[in-house]
Amino acid sequence: MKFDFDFLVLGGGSAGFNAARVAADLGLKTAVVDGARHLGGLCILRGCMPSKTLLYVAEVLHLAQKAKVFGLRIPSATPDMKAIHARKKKIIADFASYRAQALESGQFELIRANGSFVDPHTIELSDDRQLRAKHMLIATGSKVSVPNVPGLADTPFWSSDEVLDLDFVPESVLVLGGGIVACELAQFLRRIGSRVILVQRSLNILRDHSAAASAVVEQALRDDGIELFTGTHLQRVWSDSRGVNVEFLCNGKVRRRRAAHLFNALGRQANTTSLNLRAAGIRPRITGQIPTNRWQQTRVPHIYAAGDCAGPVEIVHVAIQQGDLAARHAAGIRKLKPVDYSLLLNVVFTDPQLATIGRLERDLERHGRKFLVASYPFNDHGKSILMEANYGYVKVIAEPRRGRILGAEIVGKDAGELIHAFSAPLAMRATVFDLLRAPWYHPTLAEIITYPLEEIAEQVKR
Ligand SMILES: Cc1cc2nc3c(=O)[nH]c(=O)nc-3n(C[C@H](O)[C@H](O)[C@H](O)COP(=O)(O)OP(=O)(O)OC[C@H]3O[C@@H](n4cnc5c(N)ncnc54)[C@H](O)[C@@H]3O)c2cc1C
Ligand SMILES: NC(=O)c1ccc[n+]([C@@H]2O[C@H](COP(=O)([O-])OP(=O)(O)OC[C@H]3O[C@@H](n4cnc5c(N)ncnc54)[C@H](O)[C@@H]3O)[C@@H](O)[C@H]2O)c1
Repeated sequence: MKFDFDFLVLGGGSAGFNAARVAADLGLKTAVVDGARHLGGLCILRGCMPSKTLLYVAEVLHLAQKAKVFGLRIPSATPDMKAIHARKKKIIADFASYRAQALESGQFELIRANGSFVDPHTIELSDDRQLRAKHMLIATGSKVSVPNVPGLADTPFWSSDEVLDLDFVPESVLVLGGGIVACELAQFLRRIGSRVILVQRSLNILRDHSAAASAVVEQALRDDGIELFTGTHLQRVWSDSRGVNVEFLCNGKVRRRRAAHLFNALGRQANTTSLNLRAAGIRPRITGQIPTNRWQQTRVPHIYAAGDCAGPVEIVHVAIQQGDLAARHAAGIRKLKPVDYSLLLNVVFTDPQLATIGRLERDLERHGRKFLVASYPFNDHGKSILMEANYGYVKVIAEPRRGRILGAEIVGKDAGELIHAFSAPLAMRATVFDLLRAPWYHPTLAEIITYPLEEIAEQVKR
């Protein structure tokens, strides 16, 4: 059979770009097919990078507004949304142009079109050409989902795309959902000066995290002035001349709230519906995600899937690892390690941040595994006290016999940075004793980690 390419990648985002780069390096004749008007993928254009640019601005603004606590006089710290927007656009344009250059560098062929399957080895492009490839990778990402909430589909709403592109301060915003996107951007909106109401279905915001950790973030959002409802059932959404309205059940009562704008943060879904997967012999899950084995192969072994369209998580470094793995496997390399989800690292960029790594209490209890746990609060730690960063705690979880570290949960200032103190130790299967032998500088936020480590070390010795 004659092929145009050894490895054809559908989608040039985080997963697809990295897979193509690795495949080309390994000598495969590679192409990336991407139909987007702007190259760069979700992370650069409408995900991680713009959101973290704006969240950092909101944090600086928040610190300036509470300057009095530090004995500073900053009479008025207010956002200049036109300037904030222009700065964000410039930063993102630079990142996107760098990525576009890499995609266009000639290391592999870049085809600016959308693709869908004709058969398991053939892709039809939106310009009507057909391409045949020996191996394929599906890396088409995700899209905003519009769940079946009565009225939602007929009511004008913003998704994260629009919130990340605001050049004015909205008077008020109703946020539907309490996941990562909802919490991060609700806090951004509140801190730039919007009145914000957040309506969450489950009893805790950030439902994938422990109740204790999400309670800390919830308190911080309430302290910022967000009106936050949990344990709700959304009944309907509608718009009228005065704005958008939501009706929901909360504690057995029907409640209504109105705001100028509606922000649908009810999740994302795999972007696979237009790919004609059936022609390739692939059956997606009901969520649209494509099932794969540990080498990212779909049930059709020469077709791989990676990133948001495959799951099980929607996190950039995992998308990159999956793409890398698929490319190596397609190149015939067999001494490979699958992605190790027991090391999963997760960061929520609210303030305080919430970061976790490895196996946590809920998961270990579910599997009947014994473990030791110890935690220490930031409001009793010198460096955080002098920084007025009193929310949250550090928690360490270890195996009881030797004290091998299984996981950690940090809620607090810069938790997303601090959690990396556990990345290498977890990957290297270190014990609490190994970590206690390492130097910890004083006074730093990071040295707080030594307190739960010491407590676990004592428990192991006993
Ligand atoms: C607001 C927000 C903030 C986020 N923040 C973070 C964060 O801080 N940290 C983190 O780890 N993750 C974050 N994420 C998640 C992260 O952005 C995604 O997990 C990641 O970008 C997914 O990469 P991907 O390669 O799977 O998909 P994408 O980057 O979406 O790439 C898919 C590509 O496929 C192309 N495509 C689609 N259909 C076709 C087709 N039929 N033919 C050809 N090409 C096609 C698209 O044009 C696109 O370029 C965030 C997400 C959002 C929405
Ligand atoms: N910091 C980060 O790493 C980061 C930041 C943003 C997004 N992301 C990734 O993007 C993905 C998408 O995030 P997200 O926040 O959009 O989705 P999500 O799935 O995390 O949250 C969706 C929220 O909507 C609620 N919901 C869904 N359907 C509902 C319904 N019918 N009625 C009421 N509530 C409903 C859920 O309970 C949940 O609170 C995440 O998986 C995350 O990994 C990561």
